[in-house]
Amino acid sequence: MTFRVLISDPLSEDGIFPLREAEKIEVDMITDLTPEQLVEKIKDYDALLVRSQTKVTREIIAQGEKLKIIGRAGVGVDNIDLEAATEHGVIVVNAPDGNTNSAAEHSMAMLMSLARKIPQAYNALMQKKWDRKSYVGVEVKGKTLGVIGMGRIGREVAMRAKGQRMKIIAYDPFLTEDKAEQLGVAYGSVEDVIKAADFITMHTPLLEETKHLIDAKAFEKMKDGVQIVNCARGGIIDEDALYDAIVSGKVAGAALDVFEEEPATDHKLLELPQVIATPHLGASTVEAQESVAIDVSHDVVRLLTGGLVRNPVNLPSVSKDLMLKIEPYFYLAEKLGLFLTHSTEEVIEEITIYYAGELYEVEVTPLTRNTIKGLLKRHFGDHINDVNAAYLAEQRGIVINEQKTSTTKGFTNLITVEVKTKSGTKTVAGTLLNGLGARIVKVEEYSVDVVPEGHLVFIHHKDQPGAIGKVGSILAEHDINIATMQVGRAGVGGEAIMLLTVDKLLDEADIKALTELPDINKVTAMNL
Ligand SMILES: NC(=O)C1=CN([C@@H]2O[C@H](COP(=O)(O)OP(=O)(O)OC[C@H]3O[C@@H](n4cnc5c(N)ncnc54)[C@H](O)[C@@H]3O)[C@@H](O)[C@H]2O)C=CC1
Ligand SMILES: O=C(O)C(=O)COP(=O)(O)O
Repeated sequence: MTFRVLISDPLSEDGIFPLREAEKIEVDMITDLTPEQLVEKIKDYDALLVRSQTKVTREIIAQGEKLKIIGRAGVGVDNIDLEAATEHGVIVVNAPDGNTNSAAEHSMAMLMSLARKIPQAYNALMQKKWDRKSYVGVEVKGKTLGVIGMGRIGREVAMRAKGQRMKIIAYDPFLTEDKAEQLGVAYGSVEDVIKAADFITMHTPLLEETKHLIDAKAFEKMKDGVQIVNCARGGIIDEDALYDAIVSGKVAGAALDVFEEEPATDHKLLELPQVIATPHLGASTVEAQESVAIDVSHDVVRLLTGGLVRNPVNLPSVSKDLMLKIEPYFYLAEKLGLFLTHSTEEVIEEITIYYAGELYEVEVTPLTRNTIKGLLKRHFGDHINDVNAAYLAEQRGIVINEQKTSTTKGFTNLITVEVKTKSGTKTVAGTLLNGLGARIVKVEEYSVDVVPEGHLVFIHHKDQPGAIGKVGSILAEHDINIATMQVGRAGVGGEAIMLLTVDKLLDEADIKALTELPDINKVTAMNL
């Protein structure tokens, strides 16, 4: 099977070598598609790679019948409908580190250009004007730089500005006073920052909560003559409010790399002489482009070849250490879910997963996702995956509980899955045996030892002499070979179960023949 990757924004050819070199991956770089053409084209592709230009809308995602992954060769994912991607089980990855340096350098270049009016002076000179009076700037040394957003880029900018002997005051919801002290910056609220700063630089993502974070009210609180740098996202600053603040003289200048609507060639802010601008060039260096393209290409190759991605956006990332601890359990968790979904006809209302033994200490959310995936797979088929499992369960009103327990029942690790339906609960438990792999060790109240793989037949019957023999005979008559058989009973002559692994999946006629036997209450055939 060959996977097809569509690259719809210009990506560094040197950076996409992991895709070009991968076997069974075909790459098309087509960078002039209209949104309508992309909606049409996406049907044929397994992966889509973009920068900030392509707007990956719900419609595009919905039309991507084969689409498995969207790679953002950069940081900001505000051009991708993440909700739609999650609903459709499409994983979104980005390249969070590759352009940090370039974006920070660009922000500094803009700050210095703003302070010294370099672009305006250059323009005048290009018009053959030797004007030295109009372009008197200010020093940044000793001035206060307000940094809003102290993530990767914000911190790099703060460090560089300290090199310019600026004082830094910063705000970030994750910045603690201790951390600020370590970084040698003052710490304050957004209000503290904007009140104290001579220059303000924005480094947050564009989110609901950061949209128009800097609005007319914020401008009012700033020092007269403040200068603003925005190399993050256009929508973070209310552009109308910025325009008014510049015209009123409150803001002395602004350096903008980003705009609410891009491309922004006709923008009213560009008519103001106090505004300098670049067309979203923060990440446009040879180094950054190569680096982000390499990172997303590797993740796309990893995903398409069955591996785990490094930089998921719509899935919590898992550290290498944690992955080493929990990855062996992924298979078991999914099979336990799958087992229960086959043996539960009623609508599942609640799922509780108990983790015990070695699993007591570790973060188990990825295992819970795998269990849910198993539980819903029968109804959603391949449409369900790590990305949308929890979402789809939630959408169907299924309550998910995760519990740690010290009760291991003698096993070094134990996962017990319990589902609640209208008429009661059903459970299955499994363990990972050292060197022997996954085992189902308990079904309902019965202890068993079954490899959760292949064709299984789960029979509820009455504990009577001959019941097991009759089942064997019927299966033999139907040409079904039994590989293993486990039996369990509540008490002599009472409720009992048989769990068989057989060489082929039972069809309706096989099940009917078994069900017609005396003392057989229920027969469930499953393929795990
Ligand atoms: N102009 C360009 O070409 C580029 C622009 N960017 C933009 O820069 C943004 C930041 O990039 P990174 O530093 O790599 O991301 P990051 O995720 O490392 O940092 C973002 C920081 O913003 C903080 N934040 C979130 N909400 C906030 C709020 N309400 N107030 C203050 N801080 C808040 C976060 O806690 C985080 O520390 C990206 O999301 C992207 O939009 C990134 C690269 C290039
Ligand atoms: O990485 C980001 O968030 C950027 O804004 C860079 O955008 P670009 O890939 O240059 O279109």
